[in-house]
Amino acid sequence: MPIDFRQVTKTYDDGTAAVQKFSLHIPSHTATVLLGSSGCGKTTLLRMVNRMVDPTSGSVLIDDEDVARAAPVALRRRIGYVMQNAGLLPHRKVIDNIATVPRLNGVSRGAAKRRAYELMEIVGLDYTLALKYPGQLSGGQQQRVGVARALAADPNILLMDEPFGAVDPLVRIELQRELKRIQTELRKTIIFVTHDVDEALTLGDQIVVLKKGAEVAQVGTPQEIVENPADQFVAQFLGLDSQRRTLSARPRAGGGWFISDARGKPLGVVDQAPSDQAPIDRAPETD
Ligand SMILES: Nc1ncnc2c1ncn2[C@@H]1O[C@H](COP(=O)(O)OP(=O)(O)OP(=O)(O)O)[C@@H](O)[C@H]1O
Repeated sequence: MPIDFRQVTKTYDDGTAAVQKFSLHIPSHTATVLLGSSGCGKTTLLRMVNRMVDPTSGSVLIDDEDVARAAPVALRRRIGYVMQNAGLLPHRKVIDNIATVPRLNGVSRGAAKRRAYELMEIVGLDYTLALKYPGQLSGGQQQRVGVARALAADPNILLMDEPFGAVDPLVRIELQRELKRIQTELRKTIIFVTHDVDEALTLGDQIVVLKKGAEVAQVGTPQEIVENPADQFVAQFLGLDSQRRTLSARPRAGGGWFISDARGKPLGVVDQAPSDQAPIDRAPETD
């Protein structure tokens, strides 16, 4: 289901102009990442899709239908939403958290549980966690439950608001990898909010770099943005102007290679040795 923002503006009651005349087409079955600094309006944009926030002017369309005409509760039940702190119900077991929306949609208890177990498998959660409470899980496991819950009603659209922001870097990379795998299989229309450049480059089919007021600085594929940043703002935000965005690889004891960035920040593990085992450039020199 494609999503279109048309000249959308949001001014909050206190006068904050969070979003000003924002327009964007989000194609079906792809992942679009909204990338920008804190306060630039990313969450506001995301929440306008499921009517947790209504625009002051302009419209948001899903499949050419203005969401303003949809009943908010029904709309939210057919759109998956994952937030930073998973947003799980603390007094309900993992399995019941995942089954919440199907149950609200009238699916029988048995069928909802079966579906919840299927989803645990899809997101890589061990079944033994099903009867635990969210507080008994690690941050990464909680986020997996959050993703499973968002997928439970088989929505076409998945909204993800900094879903991996609160977990440690290695778990974050693992969750990103899982999400990529899930997306290859399920092909949802995803809008993913982050301020992390590497995360955006890893997950986005389309990246939207935003300035304050949700002003679009650039829209493009990861490659287009890295190779041809629209201006100094984008280059700076991506860290392309100060140094070459260099990745380095070193062999890993158990096989495979660790990849890290120029500052030594680990990015992930790959199976194949990089061709010359030397630093890999992700972008051309900009100076
Ligand atoms: N309910 C609200 N009332 C008033 N101002 C708000 C409200 N929600 C957000 N804002 C303001 O709107 C602007 C955009 O906020 P928003 O949360 O959309 O940004 P963001 O890019 O998602 O930021 P972050 O990454 O910090 O979550 C900010 O200046 C914020 O303070």
